[in-house]
Amino acid sequence: MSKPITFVTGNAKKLDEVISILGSPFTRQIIPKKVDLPELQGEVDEICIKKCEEAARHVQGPVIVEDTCLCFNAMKGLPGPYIKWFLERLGPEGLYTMLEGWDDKSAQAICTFAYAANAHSKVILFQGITEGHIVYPRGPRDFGWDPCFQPDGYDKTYAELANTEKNSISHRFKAVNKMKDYFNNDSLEQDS
Ligand SMILES: O=c1[nH]c(=O)c2ncn([C@@H]3O[C@H](COP(=O)(O)OP(=O)(O)OP(=O)(O)O)[C@@H](O)[C@H]3O)c2[nH]1
Ligand SMILES: [Mg+2]
Repeated sequence: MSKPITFVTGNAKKLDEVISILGSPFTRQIIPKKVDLPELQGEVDEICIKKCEEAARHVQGPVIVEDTCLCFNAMKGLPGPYIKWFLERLGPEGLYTMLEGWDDKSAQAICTFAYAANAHSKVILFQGITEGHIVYPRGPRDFGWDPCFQPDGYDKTYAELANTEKNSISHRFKAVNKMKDYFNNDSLEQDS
């Protein structure tokens, strides 16, 4: 039997989505652990690797962490990994207003999972990207910037879509599926 994997996150909504996207069958048991890990500044891969190494030291066993970016193309990818702080101060309306001076409202939602078998092993990344546009907020306010992100090909924001629909096209869905493939097919169980 492989060891369970601890998912270290301070974000309950992320956890809900990951659990419903993972569904079953998944080869490994996931144990959530609420820790608000320190996040370094830098490019997203680097932030995820450091966050995962910190989580692995904390847990002393197999861990996953996840980092989510919202990247405005007009701003060459900003706020990106710093979206949490922009959202906290400005809210979804403010994110929309940030792009007032640009015609280009296109954006990418990027989800990156990082997995480490233990505190000494190499961190493996799984990334999913969903393209969309920043719009004036519409829909329920229960998750972050969902009300102002409208995925391409849809006339609804993430917030207006049913959970099952968001979870079938989202950045998180794409990243979770790559991770699922790894554990179902490629993992050599070196950490078991
Ligand atoms: O509308 C949203 N739809 C999403 O699908 C989504 N995923 C994350 N977020 C928010 O974007 C920031 C990422 O920062 P983040 O990755 O560092 O997360 P976090 O600090 O909340 O948790 P964690 O780092 O402990 O896992 C945080 O404000 C999250 O609430 C989302 N908002
Ligand atoms: Mg965080």
